[in-house]
Amino acid sequence: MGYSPIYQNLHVVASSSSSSSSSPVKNKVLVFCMMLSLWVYMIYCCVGYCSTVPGIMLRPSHPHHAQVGPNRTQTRIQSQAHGDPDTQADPLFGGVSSSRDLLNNGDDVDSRGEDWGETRGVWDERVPSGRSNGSAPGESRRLPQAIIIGVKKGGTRALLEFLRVHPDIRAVGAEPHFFDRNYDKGLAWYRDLMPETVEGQITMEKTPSYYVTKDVPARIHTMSPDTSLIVVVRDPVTRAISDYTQTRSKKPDILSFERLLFKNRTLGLVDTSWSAVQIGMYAKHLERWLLYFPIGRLLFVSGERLIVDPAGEMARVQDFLGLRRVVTDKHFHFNPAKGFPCLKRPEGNGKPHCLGKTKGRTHPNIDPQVVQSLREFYKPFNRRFYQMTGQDFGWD
Ligand SMILES: Nc1ncnc2c1ncn2[C@@H]1O[C@H](COP(=O)(O)OS(=O)(=O)O)[C@@H](OP(=O)(O)O)[C@H]1O
Repeated sequence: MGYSPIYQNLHVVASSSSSSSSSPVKNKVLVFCMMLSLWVYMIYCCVGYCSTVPGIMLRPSHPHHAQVGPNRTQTRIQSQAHGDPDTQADPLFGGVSSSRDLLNNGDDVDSRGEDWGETRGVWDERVPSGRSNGSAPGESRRLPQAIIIGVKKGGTRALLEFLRVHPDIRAVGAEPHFFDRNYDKGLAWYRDLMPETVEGQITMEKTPSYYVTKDVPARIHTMSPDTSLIVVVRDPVTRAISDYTQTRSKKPDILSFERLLFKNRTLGLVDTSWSAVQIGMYAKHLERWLLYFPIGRLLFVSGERLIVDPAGEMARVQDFLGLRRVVTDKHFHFNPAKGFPCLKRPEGNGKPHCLGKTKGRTHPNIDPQVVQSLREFYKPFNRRFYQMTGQDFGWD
């Protein structure tokens, strides 16, 4: 049984009252003791110790890790000695400044797992995710062995929901933002957010801002260098417009895309401090990850292919995670009205389930010349990204 100060104090009070006569002074002492006990207990609860605190599991050992992904043998750790990649001179990135606004501003509706409630249980009605009062035998909460680290507006929610169909995956719905915003809460806090799993299942989460946040690669590496990292990437131009569309849906008064995009429109000078632009400089962010993880620890999923060939991309993801290919063509139904694949219900009952209205917003019309300038801006970054990943995403 866990330690309970109220139990201890009541025990003391009870034994003292039974062994003594009831003088007014003793009665006052008794009342004082009881009040004190109540206060101690309330403070105890306020700091979160009313329930048992789980121990920290720093290095989850999982059979999954014995087989996942290529290049598993060596983990290249190049520590801070290499310096901060953001501040190093780079001919391509030219000393990119810090982000003007959106990188970590928490404005993404998806942080709260908006679509989670709608999608949960579509195929997955076996094990409840999230907190539960009791654990079934063999179930426990584990730190994630695989994380979808980005990118914002890449298609991360769709990927997570597709993965949740797999019986060997359990994922937390909302974005925990542990490694960027909640790191001081500690790994025990993080682990407690995770759904319960049995041996052999993979625990996952997605927080798209991880990919672009400076301290995150080192922090995930400290948790486990064997973490499998998945990045959903999308044409950086459409991604930027999607990002802008999301912001505008919440702040309709913001400046136009064009006004935010250029430092100097006449010179065609793009403002790289605007996060909507900065996030799409994928190669720059990847360099930081490669200081801590070998390229084989990362899987790059095409956001475009996830829409036109979800089963194909899912096959790659399942292979990367060392899973059986359970999620296949038969799980998807393309909804022409939405323009997206949706998940069929188990046993074909009812309408296929599509993500909510925060996905697939109508993008504003942007002057084609402006779009072209942005496309030109991204070209060298894209080329470098294709080289680094060995994949041509066909954005140019
Ligand atoms: N199957 C399916 N259903 C709906 N939407 C889909 C799907 N697959 C990919 N997408 C694209 O996902 C884009 C949103 O990306 P994210 O989920 O990563 O956004 S967020 O960063 O979590 O807010 C979202 O971007 P927008 O179309 O710009 O809204 C979609 O294009």
